[in-house]
This record gives sequence, structure tokens and C-alpha cells, in this order.
Amino acid sequence: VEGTLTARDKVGVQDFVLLDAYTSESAFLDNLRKRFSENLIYTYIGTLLVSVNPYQELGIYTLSQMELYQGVNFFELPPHVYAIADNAYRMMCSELNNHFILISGESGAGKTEASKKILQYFAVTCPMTESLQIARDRLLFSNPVLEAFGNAKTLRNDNSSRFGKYMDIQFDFKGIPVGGHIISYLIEKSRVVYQNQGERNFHIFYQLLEGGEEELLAYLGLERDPQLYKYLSQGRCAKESSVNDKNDWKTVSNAFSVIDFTKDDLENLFGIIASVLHLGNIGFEENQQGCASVPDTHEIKWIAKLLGVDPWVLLEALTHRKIEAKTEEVICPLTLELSAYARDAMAKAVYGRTFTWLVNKINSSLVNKDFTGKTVIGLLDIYGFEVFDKNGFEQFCINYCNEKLQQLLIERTLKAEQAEYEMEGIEWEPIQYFNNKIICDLVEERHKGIISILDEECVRPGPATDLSFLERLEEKVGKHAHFETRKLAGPRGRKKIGWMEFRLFHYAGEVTYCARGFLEKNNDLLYRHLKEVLCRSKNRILKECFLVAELENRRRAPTVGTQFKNSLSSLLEILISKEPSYIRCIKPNESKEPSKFDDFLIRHQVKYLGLMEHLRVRRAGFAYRRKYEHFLQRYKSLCPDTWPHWHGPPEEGVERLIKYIGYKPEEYKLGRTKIFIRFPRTLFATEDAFEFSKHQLAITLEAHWRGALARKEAKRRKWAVQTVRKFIKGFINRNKPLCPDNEEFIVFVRKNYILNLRHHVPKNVLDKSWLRPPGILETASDLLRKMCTRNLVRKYCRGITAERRALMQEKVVTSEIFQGKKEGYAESLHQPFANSRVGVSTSSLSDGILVIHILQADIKQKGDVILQCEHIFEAVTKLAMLVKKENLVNVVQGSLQFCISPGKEGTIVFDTGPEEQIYKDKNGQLTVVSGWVWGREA
Ligand SMILES: Nc1ncnc2c1ncn2[C@@H]1O[C@H](COP(=O)(O)OP(=O)(O)OP(=O)(O)O)[C@@H](O)[C@H]1O
Repeated sequence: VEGTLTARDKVGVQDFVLLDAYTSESAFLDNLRKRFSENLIYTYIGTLLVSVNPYQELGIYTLSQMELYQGVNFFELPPHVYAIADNAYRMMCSELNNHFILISGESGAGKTEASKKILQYFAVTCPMTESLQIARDRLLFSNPVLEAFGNAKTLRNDNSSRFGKYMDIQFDFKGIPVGGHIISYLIEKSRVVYQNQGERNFHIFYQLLEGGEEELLAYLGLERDPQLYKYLSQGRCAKESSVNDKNDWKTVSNAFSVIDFTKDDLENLFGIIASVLHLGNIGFEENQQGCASVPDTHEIKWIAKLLGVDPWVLLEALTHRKIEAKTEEVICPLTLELSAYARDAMAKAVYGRTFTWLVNKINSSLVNKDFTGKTVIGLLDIYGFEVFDKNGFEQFCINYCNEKLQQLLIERTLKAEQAEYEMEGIEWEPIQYFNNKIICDLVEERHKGIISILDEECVRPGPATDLSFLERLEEKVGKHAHFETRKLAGPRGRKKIGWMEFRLFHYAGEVTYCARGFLEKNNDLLYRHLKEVLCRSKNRILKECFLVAELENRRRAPTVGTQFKNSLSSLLEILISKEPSYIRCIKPNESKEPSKFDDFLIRHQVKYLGLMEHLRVRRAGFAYRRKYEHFLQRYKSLCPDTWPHWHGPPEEGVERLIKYIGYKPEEYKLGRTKIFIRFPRTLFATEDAFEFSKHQLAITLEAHWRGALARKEAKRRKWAVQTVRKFIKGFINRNKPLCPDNEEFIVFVRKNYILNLRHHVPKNVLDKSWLRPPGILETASDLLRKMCTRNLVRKYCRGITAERRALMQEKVVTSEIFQGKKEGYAESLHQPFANSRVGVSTSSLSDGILVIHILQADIKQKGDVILQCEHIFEAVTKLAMLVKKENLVNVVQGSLQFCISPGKEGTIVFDTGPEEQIYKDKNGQLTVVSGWVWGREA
């Protein structure tokens, strides 16, 4: 984190919450741009991950990266999709609850890639047993199969998922992935029969033609050239260089074997795929009665063979329609147009239901019957908001889905956030946000919403058209604030909206839909006649897809809109009970180029993904919150008062704990049941201290620590470590009955403490600091501390020079003489004794005068002492010996200077004479003759 912060100017902030101008969209974009230019494609908003598609391999999904993120606290490392995956996984394991990761964004933004990375991450990092490897492989290999049948090349993305996907990964109580379950949403069936310019049909058709073995193609009656098939060639890019169909075929064939598809399954499956291609090539002619006929029945025969149906019955069903009159059935010929419609309807229905069968089949291979697991992580890879120049029924459904998911986000994040603060009694300024429930109601409300109105229009007797549907809308929801048509718009808005269009004001912005095709797509009608043919098919898969019971059921099947509405509502039920994580994917440019950051396009996505709103909420609130029990359980070992057991109420334990750790008041708030931590960094610090997740590192560092000790203090170390071990062992044994998993935890706490201690050992003998140990390590810590002090002392002593040692010995003598006896002693300790401060002078004559000079700081300020003694030789010798200094004594001839205090200087002149006498001349100079005198003025 530190490293990242120092590089902040260059790479921006790794969490938008840390942006100063967090409400500014430009600041948001600047940050995203800065990071993107440094190939940093991930940025957080709290715990939400924003991901910008790099359109290049960045080398950030390696094994070592996976290892790096494994078990590490979410905020400790730079943002990454692995951090999101790991966080969900660890929370699931520790709190035994279910999670989901919602990945959204527009086509080509990187949703599918992100979900694949997450899946790979789990596959590599989760614990695994040999018997469960099959389950893991099936989870992984279901992907290429689903992509082959559900993805296609579009203008926006060469591998665009044309269906929504929710995948549950199931884990057992040890965190081992044991199975899975997939739900698909709204496969884009219209693509089977029609593709826009520059787009392709689903990959599987091209893969089969490119990669399929000769015998297989011959069995299916297919030619290798995709241009020969109408359903494959409308987009004029059947041969696409950006897609390697041949290779992909191999991958898919291999995957089929992993996920338990039998030869028979594949024969039936590819029989259907080939039939769809044959269907597309059926041409109709108008006969003389104006009805449709099929001039060339070659394709019909192939379809009949592959699907196990009667060719003539099929032919009739494609060109005629059964109408049920009261008691009898009447068969009416179809026009050319209606026959083509029936053919396409059959192709769509067959492909659509086969896709559902495929998903179910994959599910049956993913299901683990012995699954005793408790928890799941769901991955939702779903189309984001779509806003095109022309928006039809599909965009309407997709955008409705996004409104619903936004509702979920509001429920789970915005509203829940505010409600939670209120409930917890935490003061918080409520932020303004738009609750999009009003739009969801507009679309889905029973009898009143757009889907209901559309359904009514589909079933009502009389001629119903897209235009009549539009009029109904104006009638019934015309007054709604989020709805508009050309008629309803004022003169200004009119220009931008066509006669066949209606506009919805979605939470993310307005979208104009063309009502053309709404009725047909919602009805998704497959004539009964064709349905009967398919129900009688001998193809095993089709038999499962078209049940005879369906024919017997006279009730109308729910419309596409209603089915979608119902499936969304079950999806939301699935999600609402789980803990959410969000990944928002952004597409940086339309041309799929690396390093190109299109401001306009990205600004649009930031808006439609609701990122600014999310940021505002995160910033206003707290980065982290946890129930007191959970917080205490996790961090209790950081405080001696709470470890190993806290017997009081958990909130008091938490209070004690954070006080001990040193939280500042502005960093947290205590609610009724939870602690709220405002800044991620506070949590980082706590996690750092705890180091739960650095198990491996702890082991390594402990080894270093031991190694270093071993080299220096082999004997002592052995003794100390043994003591620590003995102590811990004793503790574990004493506490085992109380807490069965104590052993592992204590081992961890021990390692953790040693790891931390390594960074906190005192640097010198005067440094009295010592890392406070957890309760169980107090004795060990005391022993280590003594050992450490002894080490430091020894190290210090070894570093002392001989000269310094001599000086210190003098101090020892001083201490023996003066300590506690004379004032000023303590101060004297800090002043080193000078070597040349004391000197003695005598004269060369027979007198007993002895002058002791004591130098002051100022060299001129001598504090001399003049003595006269009878045993001058003895006294001076002893003095010299005591200070071990031969040149201590200076024997002068003639005269001697002295100074008894500043300004009080004098000269003693030694002379020879008959008797001892001292006299002073007029200048104050003393003359000693065979005797002594001293005096200031003498
Ligand atoms: N993290 C990534 N690193 C490198 N390339 C990426 C990454 N994410 C996406 N891409 C590239 O972008 C392409 C489109 O990504 P992806 O298929 O995941 O988009 P999507 O959001 O799922 O689109 P759709 O909704 O159309 O399915 C990928 O095929 C890949 O080439």
C-alpha cells in the first residue's frame, strides 16, 4: 500500500474512495485513465472492482499471481479479480455463508473473461482431493461447450455470450469445490436464423464444419464450406480470421468427453445442429393457389433422417397450419411468407430448447450426489445495459434485467447501508439516490406494466399489431413519468422519437425502443403442426425437449416476456439470500485495441454502470463493518485482555481491543451490534498485526529468525526455544478440552508473534521497548526479552575500545567513591574524564611546595592547589602511581606559574638561601626561600 501511495501521482489511486474530488466524474475518469495507461486495469470502489478490458495479455493471471492473492487480506495487494474471488471464498469459509459475484458491463467489456479467471482461480487455489478432481475439471470444461453453443462473433465482441449465465460453484465444509449448477437466461435465438452484417451465427456451426471429421460431416449430410448455408452466411463473415474454429472444435470435443457426453449424445446433438443448417436451406415457391411449396426436398430428407421424423409430415407441417375448430382440425396452406416464418420458428425453437437441454445435461454432470457441502459462490455473468441506435425487444428485456439488478444493488448496498446505520444507531447523513423501483414497476407490474400490456395484446382476439400495442401503452402508462412516445412528447422531444417508438427513462439514462417485432418475439410462436412433428421425433434429445404432454396441455404457454420476468424473479430470489461482490467491466474502445482509452465511450459506461452513485455511497459510509462477535473472534489475540477468552459482552471486548490496538476516534464508530471502520487503512493495520493470512511468510521468517539465532547463540537459543515450546505445549495441553482447534491457532499465534517481534526487537541496550505478547506467550516473551537484553549488552561490551574501557573503569571508581555521597555525582557521569586535566608541579630545590593543577574547560582557568608537605617525594610518587601516569609531575627550575581562581594568577619564584623565608615584591610576586608561603595577596 505504501508503495502504491508513493506512486500515486503516476498511477492514481487504487480505490476511488481515496479520491479527493470523489464526486467529480472527470476526476474519476482521470484516475481510470492514469491507471489504464500503466496497464493497471483494476481499481476498487470500496469492495466493488472496476475492470477495464486491456485487449492484450498482461501477464497478471499467472500461477504466482494466484499464489500471491491467496489468503491475503483484500486491501493488502493491488486490486485484482483474484482478490474479489479470494475474499468471497475466505468469507464463505470463515462465516459459512453463501456468496455471489455479479459481473456486469456491456458487450466486450470483459465479463466472460473475468468469470473464467475466477473459475480458474478457484480451480487452482482451493484445496482438492484426488476424487474431487473430476468435479473440478467438469466445472472448467463446461465452459468451452457452453461458449461454443451460446457465444457468437458480433460487431462488438468476437466471442460474445448471447445468453445470461449464472453458475453456482458448490463447496464442501473444507472449502473443496465439489460440484456446480448453471442457469442460463434468454439465449438469443433470433441469431440462429438471422445475423447482422459482420456478425456470425453461434460458434458451434462453424466449428463443426471446419473441424468435424469427414465421416461425421458425411453422416450429417454437410459440406465443409459455411458459405453454402443460408443461416451461416448472411453476415458475410462466415470465414473469420479472428476465430480459430478448427482449434476450438478440438477443445470442445475434448471437453465433451470430460463432461460425460456419450457417443450417442453427440450423434443426437450434432444431428440437431446439422438439421438447423439444412432447415435454413429449404427454399419455398409460390404455387398457383398462392400457397407455399418446396421444390427441392433434398434438405427435408436429411432433416427427416437426422431428427427421426417422417419427411412428408415435416413437409406438410412447414407449408400448412392446423387450425382447431370446435370439434375438428382444419388444415390450411401457408403463404410463402408464413412458411418461411414457420421454418425459422422451428429452427429457433429446436436450437433454443437444445441449448436448454445442453445446460441441463452439463448440470447433471456437475451435480455431486455425495455433496454434503454447505456453501456456494455464484457467478453471474450477465449482459449490461444495451443502448444502440435501434433497440428492440431483446434490448428491452436486457435493460429490464439491469433495472432489476440495480434494484438488488440498491436493496443490498444503498438502502441496506442507510437502514443499517439507522438500526445501529450510527449517525450518518443520508445520501440522495434514485430508487429505480418505479421503473421496474412500470415494466413488470401485474395487469399494469408493459409486459402485461404486451401479453394482453398478444392473446386478445382481433387484429393485434405492434402499433396497436404502442397505442395500448399510451393509453395505460402514458402518464408515467418514465415513459414517453412521440405523441406524448412535447414538440421538442418529438423530433427524436419515431412513430413506432417508445422511450423509457431508465435509472442509467433514456433508451428509445422500436415496438416493431415486439408481438412476434413475445409470442415466439411455433405452429402446433410443427410442434407435433417434433414431439414425435426419434432424436433422443428432441424427445426430451418437446414433450407430448405439451400438446395435450391446452393452456397457452407463457410468453417470452413473462418467462423472462419469472426467471429474473427467481434469479433475484437466489441472489438476495447471498452476500454480494460486484465487478463492473468497462470497454475502453470500440475497435478492440490495446492502450486506447476512449473518453466518450467510457464516460457513457461509467454513467450506465452507476459507478458515481456507488462511489458517493461508499465514500459517505464506512469501508468495513463486522459484528462484534466476529471482529472479536478474529482479532482477540491482539490484546492480552481478550485472549484467549473474553468473558464479558462482545462489544466491551471490542472496545478494549481497539483501545489496546490504538484506534483513533475518527477511524471507527461503535454501533449496537457492529463495529464500523471508516478507512481501509485502519483495517490494513489491524490485519497486518494479526497476520492471519501470512502463514507461509511467518514460517519462512521464523526460519530466518531461528537461523540467525542459531549462528550467534546456539546454546542459548536451544534453551530458549525449548522453553517456548515447552510452554506452548503445556498451554495447548491445558486448554485442549476447552477449544479443540486451539493447537493450530496457538501455533499460528506463536509464529505470528515471533514474526512481529523480529521487527520490534530493541535496537540498543537503552531501548526499553518490547512488543507486548499475547497472554499465552508472556513467560516466553519474558525469557526472550532477557535473552535479547543480554545479547545487546554483550554486543555493546564487545564494541568498546581499550581507551573507552579505561575511561569507564575510572567512572566505576568515581561511582564507588561518590555515588550517593556527593551532590553532582550523577552529572559527572555524563562528562568523560580528560586524560590531561590533572598535573603536579614541584620546584627543583629543597622546598616542600607542591602545586596541583586542575584544568578547567577554558584552558586559562586553572583551579590550582598549592600545598606544602614534608614528604614531598613520597607524596608525588604515590600520586603518579595512582593515576598511572609518569609524566604527571613537572619539576621546574626558577619559577612556577599558578592560578587559584579566574583572574587570581601568580608566580612563585624559587631561590636558594640560608634560611627559609618567603617574601612578596611590589608586584605581588612571591619568592620562596627554603620555605613556603601561599596566599592570595600575600
Ligand atoms: N482481462 C483481460 N485480459 C486480456 N484480454 C481481455 C480481458 N478481458 C477481456 N479481454 C478481451 O476482450 C474480449 C471480450 O471479452 P469478453 O468476452 O469477456 O467480454 P464480455 O463482456 O463477456 O462480452 P459479451 O457480453 O459480449 O459476452 C475477450 O475475448 C478478450 O480478447
